[in-house]
Amino acid sequence: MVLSSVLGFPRIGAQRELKKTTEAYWAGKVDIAELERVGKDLRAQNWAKQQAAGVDIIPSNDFSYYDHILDLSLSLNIVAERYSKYNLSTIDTTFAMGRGLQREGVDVPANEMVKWFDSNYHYVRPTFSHSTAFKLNNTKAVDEYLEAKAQGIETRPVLIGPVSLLFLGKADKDSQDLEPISLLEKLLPIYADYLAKIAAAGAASVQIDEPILVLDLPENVQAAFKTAYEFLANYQATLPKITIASYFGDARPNLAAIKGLPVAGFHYDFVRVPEQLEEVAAALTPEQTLSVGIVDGRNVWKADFAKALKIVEAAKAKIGADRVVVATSSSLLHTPVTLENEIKLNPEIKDWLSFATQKLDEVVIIAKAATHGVESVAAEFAANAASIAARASSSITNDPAVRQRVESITADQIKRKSAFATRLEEQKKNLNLPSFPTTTIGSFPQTKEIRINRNKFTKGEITAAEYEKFIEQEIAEVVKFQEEVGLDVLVHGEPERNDMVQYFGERLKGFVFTQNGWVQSYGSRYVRPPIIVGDVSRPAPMTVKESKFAQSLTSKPMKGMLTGPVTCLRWSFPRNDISPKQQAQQLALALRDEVNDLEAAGIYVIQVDEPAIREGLPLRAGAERDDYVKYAVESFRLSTSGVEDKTQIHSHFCYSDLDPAHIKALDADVVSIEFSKKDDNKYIEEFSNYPNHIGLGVFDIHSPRVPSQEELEAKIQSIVGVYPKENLWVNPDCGLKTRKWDETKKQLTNMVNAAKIYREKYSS
Ligand SMILES: CN1c2c(nc(N)[nH]c2=O)NC[C@@H]1CNc1ccc(C(=O)N[C@@H](CCC(=O)N[C@@H](CCC(=O)N[C@@H](CCC(=O)O)C(=O)O)C(=O)O)C(=O)O)cc1
Ligand SMILES: N[C@@H](CCS)C(=O)O
Ligand SMILES: [Zn+2]
Repeated sequence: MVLSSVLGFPRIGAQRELKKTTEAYWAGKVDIAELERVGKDLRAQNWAKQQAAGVDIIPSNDFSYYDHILDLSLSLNIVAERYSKYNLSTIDTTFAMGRGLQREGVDVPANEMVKWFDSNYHYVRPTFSHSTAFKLNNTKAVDEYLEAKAQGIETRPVLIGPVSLLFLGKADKDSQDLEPISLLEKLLPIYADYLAKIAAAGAASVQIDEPILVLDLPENVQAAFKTAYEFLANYQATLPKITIASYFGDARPNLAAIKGLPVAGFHYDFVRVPEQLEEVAAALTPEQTLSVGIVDGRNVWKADFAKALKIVEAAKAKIGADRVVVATSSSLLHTPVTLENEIKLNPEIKDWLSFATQKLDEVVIIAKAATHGVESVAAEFAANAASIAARASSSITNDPAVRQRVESITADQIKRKSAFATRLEEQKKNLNLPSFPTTTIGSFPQTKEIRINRNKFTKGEITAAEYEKFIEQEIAEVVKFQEEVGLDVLVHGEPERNDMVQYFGERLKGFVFTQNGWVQSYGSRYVRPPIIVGDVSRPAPMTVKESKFAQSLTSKPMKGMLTGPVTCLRWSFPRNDISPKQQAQQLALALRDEVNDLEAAGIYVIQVDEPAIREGLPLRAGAERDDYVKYAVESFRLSTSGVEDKTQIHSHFCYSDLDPAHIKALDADVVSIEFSKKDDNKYIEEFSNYPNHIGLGVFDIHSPRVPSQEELEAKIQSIVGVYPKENLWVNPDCGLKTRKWDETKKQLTNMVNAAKIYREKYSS
């Protein structure tokens, strides 16, 4: 019998219950008991849903109030003294580590937050030091397993594996010489003890995620798998059966490191890499199971049942039905909860889609077909084949004019008119900026009032004219504040935007968007990625009106603000019927028209944000990665190279260490980079000979914490020690949309004053 399995389910709730209650808790509007009640309710609903769908292997411990990697850090006491010293509750320590905490008697910044592989999910990076003393602080996985059991549902707890946990972490400030993987032997007894407790609670098996198996790993990390899993196999107490799960890529290059490990089975991602079946199956011992990840945990398209079943049948033929499991390719955390409430989607397109709840049925149907034959699910297979065929032949997907324009892209279109030195001179004359110029990354606080007004407009409760007037007032306030505080290059604040990608998706042909398709990005922040269904083009200017209005209010330069082609692609659900490169080129051409229109409207500083360019980088070095870098860079340049030399092109990156070579290849006049949480200046040293200008983020916008002016001066001081001061801009790490106004005002005042000190210091 072929079982069905799910690697993780979204925890946010179909109505974003988790966000609403968490934020209410932070605001002191609900207590911990209410937050925990909502958490428990969500877990119960998710388990019941999966049981009702007929899923055989249902996960537990996939729930988290903030981030599941952070939860494991807390369970294993990977908590720096700067947090533990306050003796906060587990949940408050979690939030302090996730988002920083500043209140009477407490002042601690957040831990670093980084991208989860190539997804738009962010995890809080475990930080290890010489003084890290592993111990079991809590038994979250046991508690949640027992909670499901009390509901009458047997689950398989999920944990991040010990090797991935260490490798994905970093050495803390005070222990820079520490290689986290060297702590494996200290970690394992505690990890094993945790597993023993899970077994003692009655769990027969666990899913241990080792997603780093799809990365290029140094030899000592490869060797760590043997050390870890042999230790667990020989542990003195009984442990649950272990399935090691890898996802988001090709595990074959690390197969030698896990072949023959004493575990019950492995899970691999066959949506991404179907061709790994032969080798991963051959690497199994005769008893080990193979979990075939065949329903996409990262996209919203219906699985092609016939295609999926072929892979499952091939696995069965190799190792026998009883050792094969049909699974989601990864956790479903990265997909929206359900299609059920999407009443506005064009029914033709809706029929092509599948969100987390619908994917449960897909896994069950494919497993049933593999167990009892296709006849047992003939109607489901026929309906699936019909919708796959309908999508393939639909006119919605193909626009000949767009295809033709992409075909005609020339080399001249991806090159600015002059080299940077010439452009710089023109821009100096045009913009007349001081040294250490200050700016922000674009968004200002998205207040409740803004969201309520947008909501009213969407529902037709206020007219377009009323909404526009409201937005103009917001822009005017943001401009006034920036003038008062003394910023040099102003922004309009993006009040008209719900999200930096969704906003563009809603204005471009070829996209559809959902009413409720939320996906967790980090903590309580969610996104509603638009879905690319067809060829992309720009029916009309998207941002010109707001930027032009903002410029009319000030004599300082106003920065136009666009989201770049690769970021629009990465933060949407992309098509899987044409290549990412084609989609990026289509987007780039649409944005090129927008950039040119902004310039024609008198906007001479234009920022094209590409924060997602790093996350799109294929996880392993090689031809695929080289190809990506080439088309990603060319797409950015295609969108920005149509302007005159006097127009200054900015770009912005956050959440990632983008390879300096790739940043340089973009040839933007100014790039702003997230920097405030970097512990050292190694990264920017690589830019010391780079002629184009860089703005380094001097404070963390994810945290409500206000850094003092002195702290910001010290940050600038450390930067000018290694980076040419003539080329330095001063700005926050990213946009301020998640902040409150009072925090923003204090943060920016301190930032501008700190920059002014340096401007004066080096004025002669
Ligand atoms: C910069 N980042 C982004 C990423 N991905 C994106 N797609 N966008 C990004 O900006 N990835 C990396 C980073 C970090 N990630 C994020 C992600 C999300 C946020 C964020 O602030 N999200 C908001 C939701 C934004 C949004 O779409 N808002 C809508 C809907 C607002 C809403 O809830 N309306 C209410 C009604 C009004 C009310 O009563 O409040 C409703 O519908 O019920 C809008 O503004 O119109 C979030 O709140 O999670 C930040 C960084
Ligand atoms: N312009 C955007 C960039 C976020 S990455 C903002 O300021 O929110
Ligand atoms: Zn950013």
